[in-house]
Amino acid sequence: MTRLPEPLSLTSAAGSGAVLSHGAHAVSWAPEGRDPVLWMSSRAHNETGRAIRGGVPICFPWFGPGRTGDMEPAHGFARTAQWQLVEQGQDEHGNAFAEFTLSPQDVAEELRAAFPHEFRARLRMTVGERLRLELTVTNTGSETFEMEEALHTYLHVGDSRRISVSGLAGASYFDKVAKEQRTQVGDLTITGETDAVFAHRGEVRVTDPALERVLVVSKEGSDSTVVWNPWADKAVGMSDFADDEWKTMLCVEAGNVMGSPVRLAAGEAHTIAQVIAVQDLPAERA
Ligand SMILES: O=P(O)(O)OC[C@H]1O[C@@H](O)[C@H](O)[C@@H](O)[C@@H]1O
Repeated sequence: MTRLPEPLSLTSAAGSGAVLSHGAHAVSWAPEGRDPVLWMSSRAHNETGRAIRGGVPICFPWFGPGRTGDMEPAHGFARTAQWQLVEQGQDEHGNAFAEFTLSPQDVAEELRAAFPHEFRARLRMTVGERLRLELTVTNTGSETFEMEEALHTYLHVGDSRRISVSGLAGASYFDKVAKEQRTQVGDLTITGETDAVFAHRGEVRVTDPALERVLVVSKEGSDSTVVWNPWADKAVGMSDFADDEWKTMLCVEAGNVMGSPVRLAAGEAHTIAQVIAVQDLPAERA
């Protein structure tokens, strides 16, 4: 394993960020004059072949251990593969962007065996006042396949114990901690280990009184929203996570996972996107 090169900087007048070809992994983003929005572990690995704890890992073509429950590596091979940078520049709105692609040839043969399909994945990161991440997967083979995918976004929050997450009320979710199906009542707060896969299509708002801001997370082409915070005990057990860093992060992931995989016939393409914006905390919540 070798150390990863410096990420590619994406700078626009309204915001800036950075992305690695390793995993087409967004490692930072903030609108101009704002605190960082993406969280990065102080102990994140920085080597080829290893997943990075923070930013936005791309989970593909399976999520977690996959739908069979035994697939490796966790969250698929895309996040540890070397993607190809195909384009970078400024769009018509003055935002900076970079685009990467991944094909089976970019993936080590032993990892690819679990997903023996022809595909082309394209990740476009657009940076400005908002962050937009767009993943398009095309079935370039001759047979239909099913895949899972997620934009596994780590958000930086002031204190995870004080945030509230709105937009999920009434959604059915699989609680991966309790291992049971539940329905969300009201806003979500973090009071212990949280690992939940919601059947959910809309927007999520993370209200953060400590940083006096609201993170608005919207998405397209996604039937699952995953919310994850490991809390104290699990954080201690992870070598790439400092013991108390669970207090400053929350994952809000846009995906198509578990009971909602994407089925692609030969020649078909599917796009999932996540967009993040920052707003000031409304005065009554401060
Ligand atoms: O440690 P990893 O493989 O990056 O995964 C982190 C977490 O990612 C979340 O998306 C999963 O729902 C959790 O179950 C998992 O623990």
